[in-house]
Amino acid sequence: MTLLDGKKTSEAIQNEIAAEVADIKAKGGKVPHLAAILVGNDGGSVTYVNNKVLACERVGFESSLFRYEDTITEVELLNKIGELNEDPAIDGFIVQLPLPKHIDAEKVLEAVNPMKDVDGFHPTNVGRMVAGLPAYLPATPAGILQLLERYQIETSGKHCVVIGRSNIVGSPMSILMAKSAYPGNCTVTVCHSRTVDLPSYTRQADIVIAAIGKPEFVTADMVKEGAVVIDVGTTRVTDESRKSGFRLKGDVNFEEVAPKCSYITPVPGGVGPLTIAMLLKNTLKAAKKEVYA
Ligand SMILES: Nc1nc2c(c(=O)[nH]1)N[C@@H](CN(C=O)c1ccc(C(=O)N[C@@H](CCC(=O)O)C(=O)O)cc1)CN2
Ligand SMILES: [Mg+2]
Repeated sequence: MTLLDGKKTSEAIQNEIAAEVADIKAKGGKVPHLAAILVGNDGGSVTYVNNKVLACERVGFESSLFRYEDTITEVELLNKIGELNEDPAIDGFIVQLPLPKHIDAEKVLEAVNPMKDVDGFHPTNVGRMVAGLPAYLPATPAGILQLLERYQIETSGKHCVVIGRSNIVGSPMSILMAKSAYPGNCTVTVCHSRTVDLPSYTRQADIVIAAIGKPEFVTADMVKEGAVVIDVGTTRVTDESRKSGFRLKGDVNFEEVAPKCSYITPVPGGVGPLTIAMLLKNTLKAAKKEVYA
């Protein structure tokens, strides 16, 4: 069993980005600038956004963080997005999810200029991804592709079972794994909360991608011997013995599943860190106008 080290892979990608930024600076070019909008005080969201800002510093990007109380109105948020869309200093920006219930997230994501949509959540980028046109790919699925590629994992002709159909991970992941490219060319099955006898599908899978947000959902009896298992879950569960008061649990019961796998991602230190690296990569692409001229 080989552990897919997301932390190490993320660091390698960030080093590559840092080298490009140094080059841009040396040539007097514009330093990439990422902005993030964070609404409210959700513990996970605060951590992720802070980590995004720190990662920007690490690679030499400029960053701006705009924080709002969860009482912000939809109109106020849309106005801020309009401002960032128009600001030539900002190459790309994100709105951290989830948003409070009183705000229509779809409306908010659609307000982002697709050329600055480095999360790849705007319908224009989703459509372009599906059509195989240049697009910003959502960071978590793109990070998983990087892991498969950098560990040279064979995907062609394999049966990939994606558990979960969210717009952020499950749905784009299933599309990308079926694409006629490496890593891809899989036969893909998407399982979700309405799937009847879900284990009967995962047991047939060469590659399992678990993205449902249910701690330890995937157990040993659900996985074929030699499978590749990618765990996207990062649920915070209470743990009084820790200073933070919680610990992270993936969607996979790592202890019992790992011995059956050829490759597996840990939680933490698997897919999560790649999400941040790929956001930086999209921001670099935005600054270099690689996706949209
Ligand atoms: N606007 C967005 N919102 C959300 C996204 C996103 O890509 N764009 N994805 C998730 C959250 N997310 C990034 O925003 C994210 C999740 C997890 C990690 C991560 O590095 N996890 C670490 C553990 C970190 C910890 O201590 O909590 C790991 O798995 O090792 C990074 C980013 C939903 N919202
Ligand atoms: Mg993510």
